[in-house]
Amino acid sequence: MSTATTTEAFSEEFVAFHAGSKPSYRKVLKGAELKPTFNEIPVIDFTDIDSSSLATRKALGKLLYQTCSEVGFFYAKGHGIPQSVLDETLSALKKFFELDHDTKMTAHLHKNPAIRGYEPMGETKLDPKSNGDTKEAFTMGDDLLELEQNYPSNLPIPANAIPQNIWPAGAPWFRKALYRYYHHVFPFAMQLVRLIALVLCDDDHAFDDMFKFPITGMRALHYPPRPVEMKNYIGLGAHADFTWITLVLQDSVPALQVLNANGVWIPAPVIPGAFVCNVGQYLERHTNGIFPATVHRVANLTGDSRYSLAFFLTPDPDAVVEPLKECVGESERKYDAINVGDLYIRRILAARQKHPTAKKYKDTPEQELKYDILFKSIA
Ligand SMILES: O=C(O)CCC(=O)C(=O)O
Ligand SMILES: [Fe+2]
Repeated sequence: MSTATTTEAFSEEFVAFHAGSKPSYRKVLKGAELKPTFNEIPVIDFTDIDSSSLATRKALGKLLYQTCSEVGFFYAKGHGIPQSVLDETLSALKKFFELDHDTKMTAHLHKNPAIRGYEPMGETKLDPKSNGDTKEAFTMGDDLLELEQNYPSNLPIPANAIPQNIWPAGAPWFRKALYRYYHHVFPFAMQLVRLIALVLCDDDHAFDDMFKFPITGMRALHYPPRPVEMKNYIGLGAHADFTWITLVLQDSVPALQVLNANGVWIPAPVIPGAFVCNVGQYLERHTNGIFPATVHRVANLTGDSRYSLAFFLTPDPDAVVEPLKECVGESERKYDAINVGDLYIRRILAARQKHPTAKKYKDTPEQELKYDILFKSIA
């Protein structure tokens, strides 16, 4: 039997990806079926994102609208975050993943009700045709109990609040490094929210009410080189993000690929200092599909380890996302209004079926799953 190369394994008639609780498929188009679509990811310079000139902000918003609607992906440069912060954050990731297995396992995701923490190699499988995702990851996110988060004093503290993050034992430097980056990337992501609000609703503050203490997730990722003997290798299977917007910091090793409308994988090479950003499924719904949550995957075909750090931003769990009237216009309204937290919980439990929280609620009908499950102890 021959050994399938990555190209053989994935150059088939249909591309499988995850964009909901079950896999979806997209046909790879040929000949007369081919559509006009993108072949590269545009770069936007955000130096003027907070300009006092409305005309300048609107011009930038127009560029952003164009790439979000045509590609669903863009590179962000001129974000103002010092290169030293980016470099030191990536060094901390590398140092974390080089820790011994037992230390990393002190923060195993299965110990945490909110499905955060360390996830060893091969625990997820986004592409049903693959052997599982060849990556290890560490996730943290919004947690009103952690002082670093500066939980707004005007917001209520839920009675049932329990820690949402879990940290590895004996590695305080890791928490410090991740929070340092968090405090840079989060404000920039909120600047993007306001620019998108401006371009969609003509009001920078149109979405402020949905982002009072939003769902955030920061996922550190390590993709070792493809094991030579492995068939159907993938680093992270094809998927659309269940976020509003995602910002990814890549190290110097390229591995990210983005699916265009013809079913062709377009590489997202590394642009030093720039984030790769993409529209998630909440923003897709919010814009009535004008901004697509473009499918992407990661395959490390180099001989080096690859590290990346994704920052996921999703509105407040109690917010409602429905297609904006400005986006629907005279056309068909494609999505129902959804409660952010309810959709989130359905997606995350479906993606982590072996997690104790997912097991505990496996027989609960989907419509009864509520976001506050993540605040309940799994003990
Ligand atoms: O590692 C990357 O470049 C992308 C990661 C990603 O797509 C994700 O975590 O959703
Ligand atoms: Fe993603």
